[in-house]
Amino acid sequence: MAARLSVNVNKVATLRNARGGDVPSVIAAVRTIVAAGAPGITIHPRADERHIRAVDARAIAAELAPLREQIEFNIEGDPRPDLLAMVEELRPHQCTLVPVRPGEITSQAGWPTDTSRAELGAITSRLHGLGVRVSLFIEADLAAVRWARDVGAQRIELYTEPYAHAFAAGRGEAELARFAAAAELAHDLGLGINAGHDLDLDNLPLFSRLPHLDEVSIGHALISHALFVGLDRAVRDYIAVLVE
Ligand SMILES: CC(=O)[C@@H](O)[C@H](O)COP(=O)(O)O
Ligand SMILES: NCC(=O)COP(=O)(O)O
Repeated sequence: MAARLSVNVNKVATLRNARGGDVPSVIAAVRTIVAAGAPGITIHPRADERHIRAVDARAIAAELAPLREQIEFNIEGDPRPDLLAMVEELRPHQCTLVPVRPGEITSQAGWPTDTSRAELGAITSRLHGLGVRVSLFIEADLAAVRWARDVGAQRIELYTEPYAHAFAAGRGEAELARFAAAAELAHDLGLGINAGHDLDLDNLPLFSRLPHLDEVSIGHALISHALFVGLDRAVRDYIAVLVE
């Protein structure tokens, strides 16, 4: 079964915030993305609200509520109090817990495996108890997969910047094999498998061959592509790769 596409709309909010008004509208973008056939929407609201704001998260949740059986909502972020409160209030299908380093331009690593299993496990258990699937953003290595299982996650999200970098350097097949080993272990341990960061139309065809891949979340490259071909076409271009 083809992996599901979850479109990250952070960068629509980045452009909107550049002028301080409501153009482009994040909700109009969500509507276009859903109408184009994407089965998921992702946001990563950061503490500094550089792009997605709490008001956006609420508006997206309200927009997707009538479509809950067809469209998945995924909220990504570090387990800071306001983000956990947002997840508790909005009850998305999935919360992807991501380590965030102060001042980072974007995500740059998965959870270190020396992160407290007890502390993150308690958060994971609470969110799962609310009916929210929890995914943990990790490196594609076996120790990280085992750590995610020990924490109690239902899914992992493989951090794919290393794959994107390797692909650009002509080493995509070798790197995909490393990711595939992590995916096979995760599958054997009963974990679902998501992936994201720096995936694009060039490197996604090869990556989509990853075994047991449930979902890819893609934002920066897709929204950038949309600047040239339009958002509807951009979404359809990415879906076409996943169903090949
Ligand atoms: C976890 C991940 O890779 C994305 O959610 C990324 O962090 C997007 O954040 P920015 O849109 O702020 O780069
Ligand atoms: N989890 C990855 C994501 O949501 C989007 O990452 P990117 O495609 O903007 O790099």
